[in-house]
Amino acid sequence: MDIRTLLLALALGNLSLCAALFFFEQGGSANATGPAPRRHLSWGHAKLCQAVAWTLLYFRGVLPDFLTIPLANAILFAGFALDAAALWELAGRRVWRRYLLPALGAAVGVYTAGWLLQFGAGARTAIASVAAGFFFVSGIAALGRGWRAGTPLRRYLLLLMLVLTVMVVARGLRGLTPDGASPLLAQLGVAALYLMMLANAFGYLLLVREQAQSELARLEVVDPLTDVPNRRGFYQALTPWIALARRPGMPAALIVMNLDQFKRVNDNYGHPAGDMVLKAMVDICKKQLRDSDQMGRLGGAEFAILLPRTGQADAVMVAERIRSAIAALPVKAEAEKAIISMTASLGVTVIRAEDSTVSLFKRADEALQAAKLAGRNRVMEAQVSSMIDA
Ligand SMILES: Nc1nc2c(ncn2[C@@H]2O[C@H](COP(=O)(O)OP(=O)(O)OP(=O)(O)O)[C@@H](O)[C@H]2O)c(=O)[nH]1
Repeated sequence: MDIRTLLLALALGNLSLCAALFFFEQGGSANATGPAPRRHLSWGHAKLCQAVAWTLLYFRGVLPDFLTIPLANAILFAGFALDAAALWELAGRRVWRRYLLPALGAAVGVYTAGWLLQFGAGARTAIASVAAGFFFVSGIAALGRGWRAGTPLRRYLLLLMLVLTVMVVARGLRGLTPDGASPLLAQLGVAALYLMMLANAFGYLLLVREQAQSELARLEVVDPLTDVPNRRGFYQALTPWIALARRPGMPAALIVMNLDQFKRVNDNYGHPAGDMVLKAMVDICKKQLRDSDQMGRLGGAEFAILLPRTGQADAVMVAERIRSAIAALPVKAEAEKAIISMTASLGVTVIRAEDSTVSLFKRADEALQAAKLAGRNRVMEAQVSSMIDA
């Protein structure tokens, strides 16, 4: 395949990706009630820039030089920089603007200066390939974040893009040698650019899908508001401790906690303030717990805390500490200009050898209900008459 055909393939490939993204976003906004998602903006703009740039490059010799040389390359650099930006955004980091924008300015400036100073085609190709290589490496760096925890897809894309970058830069730098770039090397370089377009397009889309799947899997077990395990996630954490309770010397305790009169917070200050209070309560509780303890949100204003290797007396002490911390630390709701005082009722029990999840929670819930009936803001032990008053 000759270079002009490859240029046309690059232009049309990027254009079709733009069209696919446009229709995808249209579908998203038609189904959604809110504004259209703008998640893939950098990536979409990257494809658009590259489609325009490759089209201009394809028409070299037909259109004026200033369009097909400096302008086409400036747009191409912007496209590559935006590709890297999209990968950084996918990695959850938006810092790319701080260095990609100055790098883009520098690349465009140097290339345009080279053209104005009438550098040869070899030197200009070298500048362009080094600039492209920089932006590719920057995208690769985004893929390499957290390499150890990275998925096979991430690692594969990183290695593939690394090889392709070396090919693109090698092709550009060979243009500086006295014998110039061989036609084969030039073709390989452009073919590498074509493969880079494919790797970037399918790689990005698969990475987005991979992220969405892992987020969905996370939301099955994590409460999105407070970021602690939800009922399902908490039960999963609890199961091995119920099994271990059958072995001697492996005690574990369960606290169930319900915020008192929480409905009033929503009624008086609104749902957002209620949400803020729920998050603050989790923070307060976590400060009273060990790293090995596990807190979960069972729903509404009800929480559960698993205390591994803890007997009844110690669990009651922890519950009491949590109760008094909540009562002592009112929550500041800036937007509502309010200070919201909260209390909580807690039921405590140890996990017994014969327990199932149902029998364990039944006992803990009974203790919690007893604490509510006794006037709230207190800790009650399951089936033990002692009670610690507030
Ligand atoms: N802000 C907010 N409120 C929630 C959420 N989930 C449930 N709620 C509200 O939490 C309240 C739970 O109230 P309950 O625990 O039943 O009762 P309470 O008002 O706390 O009273 P007692 O438990 O009897 O002390 C209800 O008004 C729910 O609408 C949430 O995610 N955010």
